[in-house]
Amino acid sequence: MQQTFYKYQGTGNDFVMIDNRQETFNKKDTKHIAFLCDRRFGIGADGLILLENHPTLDFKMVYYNADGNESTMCGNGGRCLVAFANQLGVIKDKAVFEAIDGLHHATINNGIVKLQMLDVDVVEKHENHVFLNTGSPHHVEFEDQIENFDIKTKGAKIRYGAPYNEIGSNVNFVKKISDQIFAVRTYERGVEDETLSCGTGVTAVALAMHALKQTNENLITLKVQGGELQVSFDVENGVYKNVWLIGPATYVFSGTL
Ligand SMILES: N[C@@H](CCC[C@H](N)C(=O)O)C(=O)O
Repeated sequence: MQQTFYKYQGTGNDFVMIDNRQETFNKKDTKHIAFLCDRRFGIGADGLILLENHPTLDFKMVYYNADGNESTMCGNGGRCLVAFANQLGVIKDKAVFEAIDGLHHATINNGIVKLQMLDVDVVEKHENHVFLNTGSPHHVEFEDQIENFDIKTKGAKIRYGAPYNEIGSNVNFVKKISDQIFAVRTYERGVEDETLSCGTGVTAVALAMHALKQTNENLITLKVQGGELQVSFDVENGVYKNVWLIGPATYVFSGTL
């Protein structure tokens, strides 16, 4: 049966999007999902996202990494899904939807999507890195040579090494530009390579920089390989609340297979 596939990208983090409200997509076919994400033999993307009906909310999000396995929350993917839902006429300029990590509010205006992320109440500070979960697990460490280092080798070693091992973590490398601006590069679990941007990753970096007192700002710009994202937040008794991931979400094309 022919299926229509859409392609969206958010600061270069790209996704195959499927309107699965009729629930016809085979969610268990890992190999097919990996084929659709393959950049040589398929459409090509960092991940695949299903838009599904929800009994009470605007829609439900189901996310798969490029390896074909369902995974945890995707911030850029969530932003792109809001833009996709707007294109389909499912929503107008705001959305409330369910993802694997819970309920998310979002707004869309002129291609800019603001996505509320979960509250974060645990930021693990280690000797040379920070670990926190912003809907997906994130290791954060400083990298002075951020423009020129072997991110795939260094990222994979951390992602597969202790304590993460096979389950793994996403790995973010950061360099401070100013109190308001940080440069970030991310090695992503389940893509097993650098992505041009990672939404839950830059959210983790913004909160980690505040937790490490690298900034007192609560609206931070993250320069990523695919553009710029912003993260805003409030802090109450060490808990990060009202966390928003802000940036563009862009339609690329659609086609049938
Ligand atoms: N690119 C995503 C993160 C997607 C999930 C991640 N690869 C994982 O498996 O934890 C984002 O924008 O957050």
